[in-house]
Amino acid sequence: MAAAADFCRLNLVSSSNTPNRLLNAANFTRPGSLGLNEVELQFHRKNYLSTSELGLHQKRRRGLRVCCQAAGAGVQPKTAPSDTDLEFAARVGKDRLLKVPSSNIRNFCIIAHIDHGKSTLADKLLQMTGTVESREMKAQFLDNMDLERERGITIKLQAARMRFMYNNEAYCLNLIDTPGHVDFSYEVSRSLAACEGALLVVDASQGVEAQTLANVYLALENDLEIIPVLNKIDLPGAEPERVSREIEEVVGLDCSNAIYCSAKEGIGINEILSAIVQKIPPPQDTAERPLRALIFDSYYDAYRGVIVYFRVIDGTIRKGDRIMFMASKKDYYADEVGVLSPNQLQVDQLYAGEVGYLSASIRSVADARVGDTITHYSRKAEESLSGYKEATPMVFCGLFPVDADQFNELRDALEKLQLNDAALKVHIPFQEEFLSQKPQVPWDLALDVGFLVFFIWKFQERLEREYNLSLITTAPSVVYRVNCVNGDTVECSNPSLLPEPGSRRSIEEPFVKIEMLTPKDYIGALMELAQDRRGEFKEIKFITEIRASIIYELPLAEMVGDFFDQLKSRSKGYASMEYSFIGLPSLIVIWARNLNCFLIDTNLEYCTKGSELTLGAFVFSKLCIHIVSGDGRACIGSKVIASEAISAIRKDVLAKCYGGDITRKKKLLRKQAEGKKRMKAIGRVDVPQEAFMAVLKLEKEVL
Ligand SMILES: Nc1nc2c(ncn2[C@@H]2O[C@H](COP(=O)(O)OP(=O)(O)OP(=O)(O)O)[C@@H](O)[C@H]2O)c(=O)[nH]1
Repeated sequence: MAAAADFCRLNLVSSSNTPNRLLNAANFTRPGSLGLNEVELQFHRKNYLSTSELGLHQKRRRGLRVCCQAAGAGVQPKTAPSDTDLEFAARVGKDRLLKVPSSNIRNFCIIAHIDHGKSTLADKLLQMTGTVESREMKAQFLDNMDLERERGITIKLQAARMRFMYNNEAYCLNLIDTPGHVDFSYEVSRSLAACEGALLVVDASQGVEAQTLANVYLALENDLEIIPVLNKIDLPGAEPERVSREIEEVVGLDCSNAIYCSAKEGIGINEILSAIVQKIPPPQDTAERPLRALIFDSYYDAYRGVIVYFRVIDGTIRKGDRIMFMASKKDYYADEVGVLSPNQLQVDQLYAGEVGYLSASIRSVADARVGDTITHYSRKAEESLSGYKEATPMVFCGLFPVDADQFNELRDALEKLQLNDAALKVHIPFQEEFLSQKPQVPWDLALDVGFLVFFIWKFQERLEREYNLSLITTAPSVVYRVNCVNGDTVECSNPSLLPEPGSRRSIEEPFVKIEMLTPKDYIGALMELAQDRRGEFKEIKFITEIRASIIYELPLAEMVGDFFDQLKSRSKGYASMEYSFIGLPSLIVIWARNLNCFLIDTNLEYCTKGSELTLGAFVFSKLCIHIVSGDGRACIGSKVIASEAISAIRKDVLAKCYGGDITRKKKLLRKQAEGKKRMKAIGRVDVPQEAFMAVLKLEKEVL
């Protein structure tokens, strides 16, 4: 049992002078929501409670005082709650809620492969603990961006605090949701570092996937207690026993006590909550030490500035404290400190082990990046928490409004997005920068003005959706590093910015290590794919009799195009992959000359030595297939190697098809027809979005 000091008195207040409704609610059909112990409940009906009694900034209200025990941090919202938000009505009167004992806190996250049911399970946990009422529940509460809900993938992680009664004791369970997509492994690693345990969710009808493995290894590195959960047991094809064995074999995790669950049907949820309390260790009580809090997420709020989500590792943080971010060295006064339940609730103070948020009128997320450590300005921690990594966006693309009139709107939208995402760098405007540096570059381009945007995760759709913009992006490309003879290093995102051939010693390009998990039938196809993309074979091992793991190292540039799509299509959707950035191996690429493709493109740069001409012509022909009208030319350096005026009526897409088989011709014609439908008219040239992606899809047969 928790000590008596952990209990306190709560005042539940009706905002609409209808104590009866409150009384009904106070019957606690969902006691878990406040972490209340029904046994201890006493009702004191009282028509009027004084302001001081309620600790409210309001006039007297009718209300109901409920004396009960609760474990939780103090809650002091400024405004009265609505009846539908009764958990907000938990007020702290004179008996301010005391600190949650750290022995009653559990911090955990859910790791899973994409689509294995992480968000559905998180929602069910929120529902079962009464944190969110079913009727308030939008499907997938934690994925709160529109786009996320629609596409069903989690882009940014969020957190939620739940109350769970176990053996008559109230526990505070902090769930930190992690993104499941292959592009967000850094965010996953930070959220893992904020936890003591993890639920490993595996789809019982599918089995272990590449990302499951990658995330489990990350969790083991962080010394997390892992609870295996086999989800979707309601599906007819579910084989939880087989998948349990697979987890044991592949991951080496004891699955004798694995929990079988169906997040959709609500089966096994209570077992999961109990296992969290039983198995995951509580955080250490280090509240006396200087403050160290780990930032695992942040976002920009137009009214309050950046809102930072963090886990207090050591010390305490309270409203009004002068805090400092150790990596960015910026200091602020904390205007507001609170917990996420999952809505933001202000509290006075957060202690070691707790998870919460703060706002401090921070203007840009760059000042409070994920992975940074928060400490006190006057009592600094000696060392920051380990694991901070500057998010270096290595992928970039050109971004243009389809309608030139939308340029200003696009600029505003990008500025806002940049405030929100430290890993997004925008060069504004695209043309000015390059024109000023290299006026001789043939930038009499098809597109008007646009932006060069560096990023690590996909954002185009978000811009289009949230800001109602119609955009065209160039094919994504990567940043190269050029080592010059004079010892300088130049970061280079554009062939036109390359130092002169005589002055460069070597060019480095970013590399990634990829692990593909596939049924054995597709091993050949996937190895061929990696090989075609300049992949260097590292290892193949059979993780079960029928599934293999293949490891390659390959240039990031080869990954950013359609690699993932190809992997899925060549394996009929069965393979999965995970990648990690392994840096810039030196001296691997020598660009004999530059291929500088017509149109706008900064990006079409091919490194294959000696094949520029073939590639130039090929890329050009590829673009022509997709471009419906306009003029174009392909250049190598400043030398034009091909130019073409493309008829507005119909491009002879078969011209480049020497002889060849009929299916290929049909495919080209079909593509042209589809392309026309989705074409966007830009400046003087009609360019469908696909044109930019298509040039990256180098089909061997055509070459
Ligand atoms: N039949 C069945 N379907 C489920 C269950 N859990 C989740 N699903 C479905 O599986 C799909 C993916 O679930 P999500 O919860 O979005 O998966 P996720 O792992 O969170 O995916 P990301 O957010 O993209 O990482 C959805 O269509 C769910 O409805 C389950 O227990 N049974």
